[in-house]
Amino acid sequence: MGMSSSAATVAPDCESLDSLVERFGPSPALFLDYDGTLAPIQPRPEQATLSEDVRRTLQQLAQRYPVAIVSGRERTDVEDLVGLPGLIYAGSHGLDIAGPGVRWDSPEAGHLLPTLDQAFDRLLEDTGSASGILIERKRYAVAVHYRLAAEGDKQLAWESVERVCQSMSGLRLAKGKKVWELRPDIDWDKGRAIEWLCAQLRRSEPASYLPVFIGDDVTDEDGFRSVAGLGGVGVLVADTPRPSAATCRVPSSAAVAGLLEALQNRA
Ligand SMILES: O=P(O)(O)OC[C@H]1O[C@H](O[C@H]2O[C@H](CO)[C@@H](O)[C@H](O)[C@H]2O)[C@H](O)[C@@H](O)[C@@H]1O
Repeated sequence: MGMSSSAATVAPDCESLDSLVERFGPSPALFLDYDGTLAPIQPRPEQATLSEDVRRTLQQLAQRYPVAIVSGRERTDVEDLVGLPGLIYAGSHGLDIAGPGVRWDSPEAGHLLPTLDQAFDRLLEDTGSASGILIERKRYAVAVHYRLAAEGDKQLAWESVERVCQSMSGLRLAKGKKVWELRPDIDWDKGRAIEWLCAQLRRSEPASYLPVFIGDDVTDEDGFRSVAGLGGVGVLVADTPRPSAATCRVPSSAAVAGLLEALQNRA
């Protein structure tokens, strides 16, 4: 079972939003996580809607810079939640990408669709009696949410996740915010998706963009490592300092909204 690893040094607090915006340079390419970054965390996945203010800012920014939403959600789900045509959407942690002039649908992950179907059925069967456990079937992952579960139900669900993961080849376990996910065990993640998108941008646009990735979760560390490797900026969203490969930290999705607005308002 593979797991995302995290970096060792604590991400320093970001200076003022305006000076952070300056670090983005004249031509940033924006890679934005959704849950916990653009929208605050909610008790249930479907409650994490985007505010009209953030939607308007994203729409304006997309007229000036490339904007990609890079999410663990199913691509069509996050597309519906953001509701803006003209953006790039990378769903299932980057295994499924679509946007103007770009398309990536991992063939390796495609081969694992029957395995994911089976994993979903087994998890549903195993956890049927557990209350507060939500099983989310995404195109290229099955997520087991335990945010609303009591300790005993959480334990039952965890045992099932471990059992299913160990007994099925081709899947790996990843952990997120109050969620366990079974994903295709292939060498692809948000970081690889960002690198792939940067290569597509370089091919189709003469300008050289500085990649900026903003995210809040363990799986976003792959994205921070990628943008660091590309000379870009990673912004961690976390209410307390923690080890991260990000360049710096802002405290909340409200601060992200302010940061995007400051970027849009700069001359
Ligand atoms: O990569 P992201 O865009 O951040 O997506 C990560 C996961 O987000 C969702 O779950 C998380 O947010 C929910 C709503 O706030 C919350 O209820 C849950 O506890 C969080 O884990 C989404 O449902 C998952 O599919 C994504 O992988």
